[in-house]
Amino acid sequence: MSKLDLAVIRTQIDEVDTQIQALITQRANLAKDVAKAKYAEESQPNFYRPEREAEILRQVISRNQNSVLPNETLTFIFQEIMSACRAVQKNIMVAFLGPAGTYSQTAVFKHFGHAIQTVPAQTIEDVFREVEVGNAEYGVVPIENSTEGGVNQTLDCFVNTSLKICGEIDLPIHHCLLAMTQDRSSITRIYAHQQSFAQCRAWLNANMPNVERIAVNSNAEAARRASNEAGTAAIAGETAAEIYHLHVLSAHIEDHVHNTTRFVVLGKQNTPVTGNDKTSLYLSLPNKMGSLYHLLGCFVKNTINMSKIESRPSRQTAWDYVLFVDIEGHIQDEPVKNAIQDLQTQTAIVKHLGSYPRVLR
Ligand SMILES: C=C(O[C@@H]1C=C(C(=O)O)C=C[C@H]1O)C(=O)O
Repeated sequence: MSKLDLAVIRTQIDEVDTQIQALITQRANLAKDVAKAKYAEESQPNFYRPEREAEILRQVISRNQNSVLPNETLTFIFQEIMSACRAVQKNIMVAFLGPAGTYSQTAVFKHFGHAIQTVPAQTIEDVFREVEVGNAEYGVVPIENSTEGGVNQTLDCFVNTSLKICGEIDLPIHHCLLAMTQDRSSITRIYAHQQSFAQCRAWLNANMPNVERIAVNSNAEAARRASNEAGTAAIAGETAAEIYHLHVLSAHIEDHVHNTTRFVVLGKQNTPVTGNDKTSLYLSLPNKMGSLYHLLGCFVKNTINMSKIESRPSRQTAWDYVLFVDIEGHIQDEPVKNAIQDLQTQTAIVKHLGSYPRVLR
């Protein structure tokens, strides 16, 4: 390519940038108008509308035919544009399991973009609490991992909360072994969240068999400790390595290549139907013959697909269980409504944890 061509192309890029900038500004002004329209409808409107954001992202993907950019790239760009436009309406606060550098924080930015205020919490319980008391409008918590299954701390918090799930986030998780030293043989202790230890169990048994493993509240907390104590390492992500100035001794130490964590967004609002939704339920299972069979029958009868079922001790009586179930559809869809009515005749407790747009996979 000649010098002249390069200059011409750069001039064209400048022209395109001018248009993009004008359009983004126009979009932000429209978002301001949306805010006025929302105030005209109600005195305390919700500025974050997951159903609308999901619709916009689905449109972005359906328009993305024969483009040089992958869906994930365009989704990321539009998520940031929406984030900036949302912030013109209101700077929303989102709680997550901190400190800075956790996978939860990465999930928050993936879903809400960067034009938000983050509220780091010390434990998953604290994330629920921050949203319940109003220190944050939304919270993001891990709910299940593709290698390790349900995140019990989160599931147990759903029993007593009035918060609703209003969105879900999928995040591929790649763990690293981080330390101040570059000499792996000098490590005598490893800090990590218990979920991360479980996701790297085979690698640790093979590569660091006699090293003490200490579970801490979060991966970023593990990284923080490893940056203060000689002879220690942490399991965390690359973001934590940057924040805490640690060396990556080994990367991709998770036992399964497709290791993914699913997070949910907690809030106080009910999310309207998008036509491609998921519903999460909490059910008690009476200890009698055939109760699980009849419970599942309520979904089969109404042709509802179940995407997840998880059982946890009820914590009321020994050997008494509760179930966490995810089904396809929205609570306002007729088949889901009917299934819930049927369930109410079978089980003592049917708690609706939320209906929300399904994440694009
Ligand atoms: C503009 C709105 O407010 C927020 C911002 C959105 C956007 O930038 O497109 C979409 C949904 C809301 O989270 C809206 O409700 O339409």
